[in-house]
Amino acid sequence: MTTDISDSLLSRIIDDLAEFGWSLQTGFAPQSLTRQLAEECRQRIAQGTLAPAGTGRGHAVAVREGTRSDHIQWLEAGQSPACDGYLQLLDDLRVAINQSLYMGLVDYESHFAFYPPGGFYLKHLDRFRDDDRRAVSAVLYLNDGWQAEDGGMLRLYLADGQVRDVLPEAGTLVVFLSADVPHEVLPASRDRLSLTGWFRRRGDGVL
Ligand SMILES: O=C(O)CCC(=O)C(=O)O
Ligand SMILES: [Fe+2]
Repeated sequence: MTTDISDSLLSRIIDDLAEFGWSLQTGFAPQSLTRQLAEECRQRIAQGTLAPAGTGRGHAVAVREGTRSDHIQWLEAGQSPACDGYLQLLDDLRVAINQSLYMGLVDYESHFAFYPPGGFYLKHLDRFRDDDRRAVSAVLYLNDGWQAEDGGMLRLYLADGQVRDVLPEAGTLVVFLSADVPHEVLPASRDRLSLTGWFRRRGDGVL
């Protein structure tokens, strides 16, 4: 399925990134797309294809239960129309960021994430010590009707000292500079589904 992002939405994200290092857009993705993505995520959970997430990369990946408790599955192009629609949207955003901010983003890697009730991810940065290719983090939430009392907020620790909480409501996209914004996922009282990903720069070959 194809969805277009308007030029004004792209400009808002790019201006926010340049000025504040992050951007929050409710209604970034249409309900028709987030519902299909949520359905697909639930099917994958039922099939048992989501696995406990590791932290670190390459040889350093380790499942550390004390750090995060989400289950993930990496996306590949060609798996479903909904996933391809999402990857296309994010690729349009990648191209627009490159055109305006000259960040040299070469690709986007992304996974489904499922946090069962009580799930969390302690405060962290998305850039690994041994791999600095991740430049911009992007999370699209898939949860209809999320209320503040459901918990599960993404808490961002911004460069100016402000702390901002983001509700993981379906269609909301949050984007931030991976190296600059520590963040954490607070425990929720209901299932929390999302697609989390990273725009990457070309690496120096070190993994
Ligand atoms: O789901 C979120 O709100 C953020 C997830 C996250 O920080 C991560 O996967 O690195
Ligand atoms: Fe993160």
